Amino acid sequence: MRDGAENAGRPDTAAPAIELKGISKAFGPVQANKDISIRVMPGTIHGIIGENGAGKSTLMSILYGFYKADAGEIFIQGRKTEIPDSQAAIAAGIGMVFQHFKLVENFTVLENVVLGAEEGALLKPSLAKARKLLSELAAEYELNVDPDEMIEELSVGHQQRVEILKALYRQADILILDEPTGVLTPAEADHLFRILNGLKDQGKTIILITHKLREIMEITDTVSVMRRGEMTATVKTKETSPEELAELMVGRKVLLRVDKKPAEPYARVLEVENLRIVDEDGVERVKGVDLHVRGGEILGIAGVAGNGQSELLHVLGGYGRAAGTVRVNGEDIDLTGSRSDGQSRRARGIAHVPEDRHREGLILDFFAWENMVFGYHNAPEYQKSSWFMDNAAIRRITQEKMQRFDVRPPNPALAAKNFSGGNQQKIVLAREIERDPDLLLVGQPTRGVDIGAIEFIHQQIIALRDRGKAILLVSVELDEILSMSDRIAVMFDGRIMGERLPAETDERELGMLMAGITDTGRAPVHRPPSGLVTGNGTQA
Ligand SMILES: Nc1ncnc2c1ncn2[C@@H]1O[C@H](COP(=O)(O)OP(=O)(O)OP(=O)(O)O)[C@@H](O)[C@H]1O
Repeated sequence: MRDGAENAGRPDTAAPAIELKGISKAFGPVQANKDISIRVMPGTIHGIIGENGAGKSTLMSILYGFYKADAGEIFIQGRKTEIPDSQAAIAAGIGMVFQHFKLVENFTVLENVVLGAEEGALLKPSLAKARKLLSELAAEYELNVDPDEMIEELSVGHQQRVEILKALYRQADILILDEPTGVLTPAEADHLFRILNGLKDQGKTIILITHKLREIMEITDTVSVMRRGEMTATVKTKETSPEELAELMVGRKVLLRVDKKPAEPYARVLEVENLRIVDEDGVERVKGVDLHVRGGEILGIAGVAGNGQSELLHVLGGYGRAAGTVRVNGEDIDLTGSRSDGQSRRARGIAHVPEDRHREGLILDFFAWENMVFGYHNAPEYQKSSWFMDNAAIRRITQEKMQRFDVRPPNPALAAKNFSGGNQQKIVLAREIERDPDLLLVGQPTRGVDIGAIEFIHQQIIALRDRGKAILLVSVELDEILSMSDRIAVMFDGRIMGERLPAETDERELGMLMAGITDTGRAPVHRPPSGLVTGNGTQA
């Protein structure tokens, strides 16, 4: 193992902020961490990368006291430290920002930051003192949030700032962030990186888990690579390249760009006319969208999260109601009646990979094989007779699909919640793509997915296109939109701002459209009209 964790300007003799020695952890037959040793120097940003299921989250969970290691030792600032629970981690100066935030939605920012801090016996100030401390921290690290705002009112990026503030309030010197940019817009991600650099300048130590090599190259000092439970390399970021890291991670060369031939589109499979969607609060989210997707092409929808793309995908996938016209293969789709549900859409040849795999893609407590039949219960290969499902066949077919999509471990009898995030995503993709649908609706297909799997998923989507199927791709990743799409539509404030061909546009132009700026000026933001059918079917 190459070890290059020294920080420029700091003596090599300084004790590592964190040192793990020989950490191992098994879950039944799965050896999630095998004899892992790593040193992270103070005042550095240390990246951890690795394929889905490589064991990154497990290692961080051990460091944060969520799991107990089967073997190994932890040293914090040179001192051997036992971390039996997260209170002990906090007391040792470790803070963690999870992928799925742990905030109380109907509490204010201030309440969330203070909540539980007293248990750590660190601080027990009055609320007024806490407010003062919070605003000092916020000002020092560019973490502006209103202390009295409710969490549920905040954007995802701001909620993440609250998580960071919570850790700093508990006097964390070491901050672990698990895929922090997966849910952020590009501007929010830039802001987060400024914050992290500021923390580093103050001498804090940061561990960043991410699948995005661009982020690793941009912000880390050192990077460790995990592979199948082992730590296989630690390198200085300036001495490596994305290609080398990809190879270290996956064990083979990875194509970091999408390889595809020009599209050969034919008849329109999906036609959308004047689609309007009003949400449960009466806010119009989609404001008269017209679009079409032909067989044999990928239409990419670009946009900053929250501009109506999610609602559009949602309604097309059979969740919620809308006004307007949607035709698939020339036949109208019911947008208001009782047949507006996911299962009837699937019967019409529409497959749907939802953006949020936890809420809509999977039932986490159910086995992988049970998840594989959702929406497809009536498929003949799953039926034993008209009364009974053939569970043995479902398990066998699930295992085959898991192997084709390289789900690790390919065990149909494991509950969905026990797969790593990227492997959960692959289960949803395997279920939907393997049906060979006429129309694939796919939201954020590679969120949380490692680069080897991204290459595979992109190839599967393109193969579907090349079999003449229509694909509507929604992604907040501009790279993905530019490299996958045959046409790009940009959504802003519930409308399509413009359409471009990927070869004739770039990130800058798309970015302007995503901000609502066209050649003719800034788009007006309209108020919702009344009398529309809402997302839950009531009148707005
Ligand atoms: N509670 C659990 N029970 C059983 N197996 C588990 C549990 N938690 C993790 N695993 C398994 O341990 C292995 C490592 O998972 P981990 O979540 O640490 O991977 P990861 O590198 O963080 O992956 P990703 O990039 O997909 O988030 C995987 O095979 C996973 O299925």
